[in-house]
Amino acid sequence: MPEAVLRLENVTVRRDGVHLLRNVNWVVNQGERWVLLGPNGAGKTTLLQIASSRLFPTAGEVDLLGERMGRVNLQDIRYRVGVVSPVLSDKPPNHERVLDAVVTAGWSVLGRGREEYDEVDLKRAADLLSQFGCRSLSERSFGTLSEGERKRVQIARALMTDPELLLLDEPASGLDLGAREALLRRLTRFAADPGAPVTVLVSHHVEEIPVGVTHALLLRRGEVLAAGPAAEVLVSEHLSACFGLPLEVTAAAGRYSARLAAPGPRRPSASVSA
Ligand SMILES: Nc1ncnc2c1ncn2[C@@H]1O[C@H](COP(=O)(O)OP(=O)(O)OP(=O)(O)O)[C@@H](O)[C@H]1O
Repeated sequence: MPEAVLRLENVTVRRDGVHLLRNVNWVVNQGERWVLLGPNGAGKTTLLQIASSRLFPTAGEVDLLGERMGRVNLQDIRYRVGVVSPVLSDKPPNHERVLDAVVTAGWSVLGRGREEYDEVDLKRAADLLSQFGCRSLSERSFGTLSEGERKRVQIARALMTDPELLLLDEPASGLDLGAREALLRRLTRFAADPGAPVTVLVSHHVEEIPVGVTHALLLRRGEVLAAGPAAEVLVSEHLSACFGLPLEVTAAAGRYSARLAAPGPRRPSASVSA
């Protein structure tokens, strides 16, 4: 049986009488690359908060990296999860040198102080920047980077501690076409690396799913609508139900696209006899 990295059993989150998540069951195993899709307000960020051990469910059980939430000190598992999210992770300061923005993750700090880093750490940070096509930016300050470059540097930072689970919250949002494709190309290579951690990527758009995603979970109004192998879940029927409109989903060479389904042929109107 594959080893579960994350297991949610009947997880419910309620706030002020509102269900943010309702009876969510989800198992993420070693070696898998997941995409989590759903419309605005579906509960994706709430689910990521649970997966990153930042939120405790109102009901249900969560096992993260082999530990039952509620029975362990969350600080002990939190550093084993890498998070890139505008909501859940902090942005490096604008004046921070890019190499420092990555290497400081080893000390869980933002903004390099007087701490000394080993050569091995500096080399790891430089290698991660290379992996995400940002090596030449090492000496720049973070605030001078384009949005696409910042996203890639933040992923390198999240990987610095060698996490066992990587959570990417809408990494391609706000990027222009070129920056999106550059990011997806890097994520595709990353997905193909057997040494890369288990990944969960959140998105609103199937066009932002990198090649190599193995599984998909669709959320709607806090409930799981479909979950399983990507090719079975990312289909017109499920995505139409998830987003509440008729969609035509196509897949080509591992990439997906969706558009509004063409209306069916009009039925001839009944002839009216006088
Ligand atoms: N404290 C709260 N009390 C009541 N409702 C809340 C609270 N926090 C979040 N919500 C609601 O829960 C729902 C799920 O929020 P969440 O941020 O998880 O959705 P999401 O899928 O990440 O949305 P988006 O794609 O817009 O970022 C939203 O409708 C939100 O308004």
